[in-house]
Amino acid sequence: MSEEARPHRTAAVIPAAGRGVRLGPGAPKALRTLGGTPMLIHAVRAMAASRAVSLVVVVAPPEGAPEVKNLLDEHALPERTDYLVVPGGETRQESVRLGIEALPDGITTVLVHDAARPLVPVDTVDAVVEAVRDGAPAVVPALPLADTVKQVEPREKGEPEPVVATPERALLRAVQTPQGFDRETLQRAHRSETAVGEGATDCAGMVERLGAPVVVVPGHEEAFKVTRPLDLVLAEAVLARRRANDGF
Ligand SMILES: Nc1ccn([C@@H]2O[C@H](COP(=O)(O)OP(=O)(O)OP(=O)(O)O)[C@@H](O)[C@H]2O)c(=O)n1
Ligand SMILES: C[C@](O)(CO)[C@H](O)COP(=O)(O)O
Repeated sequence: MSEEARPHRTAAVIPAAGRGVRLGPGAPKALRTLGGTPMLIHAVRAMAASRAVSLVVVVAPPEGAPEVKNLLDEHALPERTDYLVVPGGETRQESVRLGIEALPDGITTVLVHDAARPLVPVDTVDAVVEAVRDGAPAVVPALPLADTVKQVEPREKGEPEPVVATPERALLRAVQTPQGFDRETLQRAHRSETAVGEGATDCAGMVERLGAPVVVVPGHEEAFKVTRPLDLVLAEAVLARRRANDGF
């Protein structure tokens, strides 16, 4: 069956326009290397590893779009995967919206994946795609928590913060990416005044604000987000172990 005739066509939007302030000084986070290769390239390869994904839209730092385009040209992707590069915005939410706006007709399922989660395994990507194709409008991979979580009354930095509540840990999940969406639902969320704005730290949260259902599938420990310097140490270790095991 030709690509056009397929009932589902899946694209991945990769927001990669962040600075990486929490990681410390240096190049924009997505362009910092992991095992000698830019983190963004790992993330793009992780999406392209799924046979479902026919298009990857990379949302680049606004001034870095030509550099990102060159990087993608240098690092071969599977032949079945096309890519586009668009400049990003001030916030993750804005960058994702710009990526969605670049999607061509014919795409029915959209994954939104942080460039900062370079090591997500393909099985996790496929599980998300499958759940959307099975009819869920929004799907997030997530893991149970290891720590107990407290809700606090925020105070100035360094001041003790009063605890307001301890949510039941067994009911909580730490959410990862790629998050998968039926395209129409994701577009509606990004166009809705109710859903857009402060406080929604992921696209699934915006879909929740529309009142649409979001479901969880199992995430993976190696899909963690590289946010702080210690995460980079862990990512290097995971990559080194994979390379030793796979001989690549
Ligand atoms: N204006 C922005 C901000 C973030 N992102 C992307 O959103 C993902 C998750 O964001 P995060 O890990 O918070 O990255 P940064 O915003 O770069 O990190 P920091 O908050 O430490 O600056 C990253 O892949 C990041 O590049 C983006 O595309 N555009
Ligand atoms: C989308 C996300 O990775 C889900 O856990 C997370 O909310 C991104 O948060 P960030 O502060 O923009 O890194």
